[in-house]
Amino acid sequence: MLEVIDLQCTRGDRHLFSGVDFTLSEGELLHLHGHNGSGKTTLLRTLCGLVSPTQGEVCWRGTPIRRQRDEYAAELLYLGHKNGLKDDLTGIENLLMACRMSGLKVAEDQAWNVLEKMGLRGHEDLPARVLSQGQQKRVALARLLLSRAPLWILDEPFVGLDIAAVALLEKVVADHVAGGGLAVLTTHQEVALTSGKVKRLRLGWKEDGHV
Ligand SMILES: Nc1ncnc2c1ncn2[C@@H]1O[C@H](COP(=O)(O)OP(=O)(O)OP(=O)(O)O)[C@@H](O)[C@H]1O
Repeated sequence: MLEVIDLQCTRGDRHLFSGVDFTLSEGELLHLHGHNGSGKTTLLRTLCGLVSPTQGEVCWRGTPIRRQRDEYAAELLYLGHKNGLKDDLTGIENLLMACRMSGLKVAEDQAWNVLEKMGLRGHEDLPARVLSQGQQKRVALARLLLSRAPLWILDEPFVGLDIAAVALLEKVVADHVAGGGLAVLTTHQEVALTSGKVKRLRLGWKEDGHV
């Protein structure tokens, strides 16, 4: 279970949010939304342990994440909105490198299959810099199809995707949650699941609370 207790964050001299509390259990998805600049990315990065909160705690399986960095990192998949691709590496190289860096052993043919499922057949061997924005996003998202991490934290995963890729990603996330996974994501579109529970958290609207 992911538990967030009385979280407060400031960046520079800007107060972004405070009093953020929620829990997320197996089979649940948290849809985080709010206006531009409300602090969604900052909150996601705080949940990953990449930003330190000014107050409060993030706990994973009952222990603060600051006390179990490596164990937590092994159970987490974070995809930021910048995709994290190396421009000079090909799609397949990027995917294999990302998997290896997260400690996931993936056979090369498995990686090729996954890129094909992501609609990238014939583009696997091109450097990321010549791929379109949507294709780069697809390469980054291909990691989800190989991941065994129970907790997914996804920053604007639908941005730049066409209708077919949105549908595919919705299914991948829904399958993850249906299988007992947890997901936290930001998106400006509605999130529907066929099974599992969707919780919503809006930042930047004090009048209806944070959860
Ligand atoms: N390192 C930093 N130093 C100072 N200010 C920062 C830093 N990182 C973020 N901010 C500021 O914090 C605010 C929230 O940024 P954040 O990226 O978390 O918002 P967001 O809700 O994800 O926005 P968007 O919907 O536009 O992606 C912004 O005003 C941003 O300029």
